[in-house]
Amino acid sequence: MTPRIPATIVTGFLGAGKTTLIRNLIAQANGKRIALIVNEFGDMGFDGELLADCGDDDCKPDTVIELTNGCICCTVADDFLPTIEALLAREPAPDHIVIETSGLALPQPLVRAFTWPSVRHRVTIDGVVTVVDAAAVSEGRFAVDEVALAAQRAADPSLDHDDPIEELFEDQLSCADLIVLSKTDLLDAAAIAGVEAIVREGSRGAARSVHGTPNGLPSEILLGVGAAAEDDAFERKSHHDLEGEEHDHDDFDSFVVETKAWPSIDALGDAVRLAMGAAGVLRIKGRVVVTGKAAPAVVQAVGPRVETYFAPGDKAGRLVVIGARGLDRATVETHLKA
Ligand SMILES: Nc1nc2c(ncn2[C@@H]2O[C@H](COP(=O)(O)OP(=O)(O)OP(=O)(O)O)[C@@H](O)[C@H]2O)c(=O)[nH]1
Repeated sequence: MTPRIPATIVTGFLGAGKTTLIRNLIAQANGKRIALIVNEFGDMGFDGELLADCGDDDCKPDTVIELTNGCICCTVADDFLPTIEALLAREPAPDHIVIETSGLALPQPLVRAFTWPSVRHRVTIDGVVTVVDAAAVSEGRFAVDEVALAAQRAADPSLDHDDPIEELFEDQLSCADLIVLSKTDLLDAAAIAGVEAIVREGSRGAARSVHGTPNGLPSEILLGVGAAAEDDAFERKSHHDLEGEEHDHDDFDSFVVETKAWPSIDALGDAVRLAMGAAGVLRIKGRVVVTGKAAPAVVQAVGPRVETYFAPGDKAGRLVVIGARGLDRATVETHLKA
């Protein structure tokens, strides 16, 4: 019997550091044929471009397939299964498959897809790797503010108090075989210990955790976990499974802003900071043109952190904005089109 191809599912909330981790993994591929399946929330891919274009011919993945028809967890049967079947039909087959889920995806439905007969005998889930943004956790961005919640409940007991961000965080964490704590370089030891305690509390007993770095992790840590997660796929439950509800993404919204050339990278950074401050905005990313510069500027904004830097690439001039439903789009557009 031919050995099954290992697959790694990389999950984690918006901007946690999934693409960063995978980019560095590809750079260490050493001739190994790694096929990437990248899923984005919203219909514009950006991570796929970043991954396909390392700026170095030695670190190209074997294949990059972008799934942009919706969040992978809701399009498993229509989108993911045909994609992986087509990938398995290729000659030569990949040595390893890496799947980057959208930051708003639940990993559980994807794990279950690997029990599908056409996939199960060909592929095994080597591990679900959940990237946890330690800086965001330490700032309480995934936790409901219990005091504020109690006050809201007292004011209006009929309000729906489920916090979609907190639930997603918990579902991504509880499905993990390996947890990578990213952005610990931004925290002191006490803050890291606090995050580690939260992560321990929310993860399965069998899960291991490691600290990431801005330069990724050695492939020996990320690959070869050997979890065979499909074997207990149905025991890995999400909030929606437990509550008997359908999962949808109505709680979140995304759109693309087309931007003209910016006069300077500083002006761009200031505008993105203002846009991130608009109500409901969680993530802005993309590439834009800066007048007089040969390379486009990459924009990476997650919560309060905004990075802008020049890097090779094309398709510049668009920024993807993701946030909570009802986010203040008008304010975002005012700043990003100014
Ligand atoms: N300081 C620091 N920054 C990091 C680390 N990991 C990632 N980042 C930064 O965080 C930002 C988001 O990283 P990405 O890798 O794009 O995150 P992602 O999870 O792929 O984002 P989405 O696909 O949009 O959900 C980038 O600016 C990265 O450089 C880390 O360990 N330390």
